[in-house]
Amino acid sequence: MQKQPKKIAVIGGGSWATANIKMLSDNATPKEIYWWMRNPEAVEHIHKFRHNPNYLSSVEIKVPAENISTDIKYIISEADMVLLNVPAAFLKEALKGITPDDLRGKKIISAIKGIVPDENQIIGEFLQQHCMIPARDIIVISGPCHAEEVALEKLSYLTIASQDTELAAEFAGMISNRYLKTIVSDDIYGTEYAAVLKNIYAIASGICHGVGYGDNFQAVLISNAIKELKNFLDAVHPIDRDIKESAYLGDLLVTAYSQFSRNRTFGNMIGKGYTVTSAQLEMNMVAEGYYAINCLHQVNKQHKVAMPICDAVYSILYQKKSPVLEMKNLAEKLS
Ligand SMILES: NC(=O)C1=CN([C@@H]2O[C@H](COP(=O)(O)OP(=O)(O)OC[C@H]3O[C@@H](n4cnc5c(N)ncnc54)[C@H](OP(=O)(O)O)[C@@H]3O)[C@@H](O)[C@H]2O)C=CC1
Ligand SMILES: O=C(CO)COP(=O)(O)O
Repeated sequence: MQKQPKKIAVIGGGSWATANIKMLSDNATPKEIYWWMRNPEAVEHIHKFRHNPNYLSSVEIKVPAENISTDIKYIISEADMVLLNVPAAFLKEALKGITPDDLRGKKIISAIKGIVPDENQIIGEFLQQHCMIPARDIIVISGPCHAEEVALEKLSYLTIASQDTELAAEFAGMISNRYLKTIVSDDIYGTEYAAVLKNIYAIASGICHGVGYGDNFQAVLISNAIKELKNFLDAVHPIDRDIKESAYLGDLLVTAYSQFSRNRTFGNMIGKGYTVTSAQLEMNMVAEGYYAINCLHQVNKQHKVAMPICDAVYSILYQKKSPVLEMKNLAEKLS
């Protein structure tokens, strides 16, 4: 008997959601794609012109107009697989009105690199505890991949992680394409936490640049960041992992160095003296690391891992400490 094409719903209307729509559309496996976003004007624009007006507007949207809607319940009800792609800070708001029954039996994929505020949980934990999704039905997408380069069809790699590696491989087969390679992993916790932390380190990298440090210092900062990241992952989820793999080191490098990084851009503005609010207003996009460091600060109270770089970012963003002085103090602790 011929297999029915999978139905996949993408939840979120930003750059990465738009890139995910493109990657799924450019993959040859037959599938039906559905798309939810909160902004009705954007939906109307896509219906008429087949481009997202606000993010990656060069990308042609090939999803049928009737499958794109602001009605999240409808979009989720149509799908076998739900790909979440709203910044973690707004996930609860986006899923308001969605019950565990609405998600029952569906595979849930998170392309989010953040922690849910108040809960202080990575997305996999949140889905299990609040949405009653069994761990084996959860997939995480991560790796060094900027939406802007997907739009340009530049060769990129994503790590697809799940406890059920057959499921991860099935999803990898639905998204890989001529410019997108995939790597399957079973390290769902390590993959998620690495993605959260690299955003914080990219903010640190941007702050250092903003206050005037150069490439020499940056290299030392990022070398120390990967050690800090490894120590944290080993404390939270100790398994035998190679920290040099692209889901860990690769994602840290792209975010800390790329011109496209939201987190680095935000950090650079903070280093140059912008307030948090003015930096956020200046950017049309969301720097996840700003929300994540507050949550991580709480999470690490249990684990007590020495994290001087994260501590410096927390002090600057949440205790209004001087970026110049905090980075000077941090520099004394790096090796
Ligand atoms: N961009 C990238 O290259 C990558 C991003 N990611 C991750 O993807 C996730 C989404 O990020 P990304 O697509 O970059 O986001 P963008 O910065 O491109 O877009 C922001 C998104 O957040 C929504 N949003 C902003 N404010 C609110 C609010 N108050 N309430 C609800 N929604 C809001 C916006 O909706 P609206 O337009 O309606 O305001 C928009 O959909 C993040 O976790 C990020 O870390 C992961 C890999 C790569
Ligand atoms: O996660 C990302 C790329 O892998 C996107 O985050 P940044 O935009 O901060 O780099």
